Amino acid sequence: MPRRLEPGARIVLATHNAGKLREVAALLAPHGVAVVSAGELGLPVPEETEDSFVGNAAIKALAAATAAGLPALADDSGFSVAALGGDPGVRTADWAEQPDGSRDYAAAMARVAALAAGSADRAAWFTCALVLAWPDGHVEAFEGRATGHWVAPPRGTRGFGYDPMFVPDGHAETFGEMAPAAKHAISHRARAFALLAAACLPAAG
Ligand SMILES: O=c1nc[nH]c2c1ncn2[C@H]1C[C@H](O)[C@@H](COP(=O)(O)OP(=O)(O)OP(=O)(O)O)O1
Ligand SMILES: [Mg+2]
Repeated sequence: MPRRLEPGARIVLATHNAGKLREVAALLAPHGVAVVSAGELGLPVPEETEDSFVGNAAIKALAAATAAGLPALADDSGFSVAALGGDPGVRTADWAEQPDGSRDYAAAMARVAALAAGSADRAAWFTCALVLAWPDGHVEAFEGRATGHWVAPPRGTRGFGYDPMFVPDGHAETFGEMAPAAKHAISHRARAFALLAAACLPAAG
């Protein structure tokens, strides 16, 4: 039996990414769970040393739950390109990192496109692992995927990260062009969240 949050529970959203925070908070809103962010609590950014999305999400969720004394929800996610054998995958954020620690997503998307341009196979996908951890070390893990293809140059200014270079199956717009509600209907994050909600969250009000 999975462990479920009580109605009205307060949890930490263990991410320092503003785009994810916005999306996960929107998904959580109907469930009557109060959220506080890792940034608001001044929690440190743990090192993501695992080679799987679930493994890295568990590192982040457990670190936050232990530090805050509250259940914590972490997201580890990434962009994969078939022609690159699934890269950048769990290293997606690292590919955008600049020497000064900031992120340059235009440069990262250009690098992915340049490396993959020689292949006729344009298949790509996003993966999202969501891990809910409790201060006693209990964890529940869920994973979702959105499949599609990559485009260059990037299109659209909505969303975040690699959204402007990804067109989901059955759509013509990139995640960077579509309305937030349209991304939520099909995204890797929304799919992982639906599994999390069914197992661990109070019913939506
Ligand atoms: O829906 C998405 N649309 C576009 N890009 C996305 C998406 N979801 C993840 N991504 C990218 C952002 C980041 O480059 C990497 C995740 O890296 P990841 O370590 O999980 O997150 P992060 O370091 O930005 O924040 P944090 O670890 O504090 O949660 O994949
Ligand atoms: Mg990270």
